Amino acid sequence: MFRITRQTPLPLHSVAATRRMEHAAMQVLAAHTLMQRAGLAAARLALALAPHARVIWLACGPGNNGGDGLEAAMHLHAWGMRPVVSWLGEEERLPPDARCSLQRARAAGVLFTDEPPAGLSAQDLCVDALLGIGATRPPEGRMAGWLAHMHASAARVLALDVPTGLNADTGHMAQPLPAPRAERHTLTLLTAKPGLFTAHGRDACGTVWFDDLGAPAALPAGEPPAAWLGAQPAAPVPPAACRPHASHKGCFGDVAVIGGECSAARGTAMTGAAWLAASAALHAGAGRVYVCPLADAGEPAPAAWAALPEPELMLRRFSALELRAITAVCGCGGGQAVQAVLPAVLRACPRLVLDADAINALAASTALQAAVRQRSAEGHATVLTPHPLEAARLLGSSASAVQQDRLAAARTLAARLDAVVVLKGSGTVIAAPGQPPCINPTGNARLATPGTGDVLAGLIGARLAAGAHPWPAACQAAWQHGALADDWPALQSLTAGELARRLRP
Ligand SMILES: NC(=O)C1=CN([C@@H]2O[C@H](COP(=O)(O)OP(=O)(O)OC[C@H]3O[C@@H](n4cnc5c(N)ncnc54)[C@H](OP(=O)(O)O)[C@@H]3O)[C@@H](O)[C@H]2O)[C@@H](O)CC1
Ligand SMILES: Nc1ncnc2c1ncn2[C@@H]1O[C@H](COP(=O)(O)OP(=O)(O)O)[C@@H](O)[C@H]1O
Ligand SMILES: [K+]
Repeated sequence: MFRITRQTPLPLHSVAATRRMEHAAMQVLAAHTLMQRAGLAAARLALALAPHARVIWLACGPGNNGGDGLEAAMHLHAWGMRPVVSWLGEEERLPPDARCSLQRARAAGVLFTDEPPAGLSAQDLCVDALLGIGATRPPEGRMAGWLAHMHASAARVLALDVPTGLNADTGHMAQPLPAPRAERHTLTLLTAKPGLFTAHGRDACGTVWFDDLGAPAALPAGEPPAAWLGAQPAAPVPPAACRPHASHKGCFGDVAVIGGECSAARGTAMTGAAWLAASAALHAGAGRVYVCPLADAGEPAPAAWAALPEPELMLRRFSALELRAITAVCGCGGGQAVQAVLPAVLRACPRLVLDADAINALAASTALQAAVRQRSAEGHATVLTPHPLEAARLLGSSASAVQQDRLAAARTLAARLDAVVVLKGSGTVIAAPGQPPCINPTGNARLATPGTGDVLAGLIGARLAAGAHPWPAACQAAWQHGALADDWPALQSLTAGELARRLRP
């Protein structure tokens, strides 16, 4: 058993693949072995998490997830921890493994109660063994009541395999849990599942532990995992320290940020977005960084642009950019003006990040979408960085539909546009055609502040400009962006500008 950290790249397996692996393991192991191992692992973790618990309450459901809880209760009982079990099931409908565990727990003298214990305190522990990968609908009735009691208490919660109510494939939860009052932990069994790490998964799970139950995941040859947690090993981008002595600033890739619309007609200015992306590219090690502000059709850049907040950045009119030689980050604060420049950018830029209004413009034009696909045929690199609403516009759906299955949304877009797609949000999903997506393990809600997406786009631009392929560039950038936020001092506010300045090559 080990705790999954942001340093642990891990294959993630769907519920269907997990079932197949379970079946294969059961063919070679003695009956009931997997559940006994699951119960022992759960009991060990419970004891480690709450060694001084006065009460360990195990809420056990009607299937094998409940069986894991019953096995765990037996060990805790044997170790003198006096666990209390509430079991919710019908004996005649129990699967054989869970029935065997129910009989063993009763025979061992484990205490059963129909009422959840009152007065749970911070040193106590609740074990959620209600539903695992067999959940078919949201919890209701008594089960929902027990869950509410558990999460309203001051006690820590340990969920077995999957927090009850969470879709293990997608991370969607019809009734999201309330904000935690105490630590949450999840011990996932046999395989790690994608839904634990994206959408509602991260909030529902808390710290995730993994035990393969001595039956390491084995897929049929050639079958990939459903996703990866964390970037797979990829050719690293050489850091600045490795720069040859005989080099100059033109050797490290030029990035041009095209966006930051300032519209006199509409009285709006989004110049900050472009500035943030440019600042990110600069601090992430790009050789030269240009900012190309967009204004009302054909208008010269407004005077406000003359004083860029970072003097290392250089202004360029769009017509003065050498599109065939640069890495472009297009769309940050692009407004409507970006529509006019997109066809040329898509045609010419060898390395391109499309963000924000560039994505909105694509969503409104099948011709532009075809131009994105054409780029791949010409060997050009394209990364799109939609947030869920932008992804929904591209897919013709809604943000909530995207959030219900983030992996599917990212995969569909990557296949449709033949490009790398970074679907942002909690558990950012990075998808590329023909391979399993990656779920980024870093980041937190402190990033939910204006402009952090622009910073990510600029960072990816710098990585592409340094010669990285789009997939590792996107995975590494998402990881670094989120890790900075995770390590941010608790009492300092996180702003996008400061985030950009703390990036490193
Ligand atoms: N995979 C492995 O290798 C291993 C698996 N193990 C463990 O087994 C777990 C999978 O067990 P499982 O298949 O019995 O499913 P589980 O999650 O217990 O639920 C199914 C039951 O719940 C019911 N039910 C569903 N939704 C409901 C609702 N909302 N409200 C009320 N009831 C609801 C459903 O009934 P039905 O839908 O037919 O009404 C059925 O009776 C897995 O997560 C892991 O913990 C380990 O022991 C060892 C190795
Ligand atoms: N709750 C969250 N957890 C983790 N990351 C988040 C969260 N909220 C936002 N982020 C990250 O912050 C960035 C926000 O990007 P975006 O939505 O484009 O905002 P903006 O347009 O203001 O830059 C993305 O990288 C996203 O993944
Ligand atoms: K559970």
